[in-house]
Amino acid sequence: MNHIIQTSDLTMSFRGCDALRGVTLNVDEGTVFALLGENGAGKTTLIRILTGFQLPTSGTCRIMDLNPAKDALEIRRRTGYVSDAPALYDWMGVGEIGWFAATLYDNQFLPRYKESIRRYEIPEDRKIRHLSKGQRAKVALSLALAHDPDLLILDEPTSGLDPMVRRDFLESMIDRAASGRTVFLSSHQISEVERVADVIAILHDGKVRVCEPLDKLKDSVTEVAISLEDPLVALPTLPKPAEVLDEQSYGRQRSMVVRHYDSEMHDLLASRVGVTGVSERALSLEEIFIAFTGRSQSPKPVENAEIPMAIEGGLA
Ligand SMILES: Nc1ncnc2c1ncn2[C@@H]1O[C@H](COP(=O)(O)OP(=O)(O)OP(=O)(O)O)[C@@H](O)[C@H]1O
Repeated sequence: MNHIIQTSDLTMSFRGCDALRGVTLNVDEGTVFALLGENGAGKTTLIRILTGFQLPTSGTCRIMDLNPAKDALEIRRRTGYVSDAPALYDWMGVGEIGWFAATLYDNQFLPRYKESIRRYEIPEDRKIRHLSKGQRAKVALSLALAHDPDLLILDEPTSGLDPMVRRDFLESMIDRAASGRTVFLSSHQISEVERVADVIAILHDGKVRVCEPLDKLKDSVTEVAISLEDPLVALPTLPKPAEVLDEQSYGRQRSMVVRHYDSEMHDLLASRVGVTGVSERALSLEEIFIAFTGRSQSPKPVENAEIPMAIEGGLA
């Protein structure tokens, strides 16, 4: 499969802030690729570099075999891009802005744009400045899609849209990918992304923490609940390739989120003296995201707060 987006070791340093710290990603053609990350993780910075609005501090990237640092206009002509705060000419009318944008593309642009606006029930004569937030988002999406680009890059595309429109829009992205086109989107709506994405990348603190097909990612992460006779029972270190992403202790209960867990590890834990039960559970994408980004440290009821975690060798 061709990589429509390739980045290698991209870094972006702003004054006093390393927004990206070596991002290497490949995005295959014909996929819905979702970039997840908490606030400030670097998603918009990465998207701005991909679309040529920002030069990286170091590293390389290619979009459709073009270099955003040199071929930004050509990339923007061939991609559809919606930023997290779409800049639209406020003084224009909804119809006018479509007519204006159409001068840059082929003659299919205007009919497609008008059809999309009609479907979204936005009056063509309404001024952009009088649109609601959701209506602005719909105009921005209509403009980005009207030239039927091979690559759509969307930064928080559904913020401002109501749930029905969000769902329809995201489901239409599955059809785009099925027809060989590529959708690269960043989103905080993890449960929605879970319904449509083929590949998930989790960006954390300027680095790609994981990048895998959704089904593979979900299969590779397990929550393991361990019951103990005594809170101080020391558990064995799980052998490689296990990676403990998160660990919690509630008295005689331990809970671990483990990547690449297998039945031998289950047996290892279950055979430990003092372990009375081991059970496993698959996680939702949202739970996996929380485990990878270390966001599960919020206070939870702990029977005996001063009891130390007792896993030999600490975290894997
Ligand atoms: N022009 C800039 N100057 C200085 N710092 C910046 C600049 N642009 C971004 N940053 C910083 O880079 C980091 C990443 O920002 P970015 O907007 O890429 O995050 P994000 O993942 O898109 O976050 P959010 O989900 O909140 O939109 C943040 O700490 C931000 O403050």
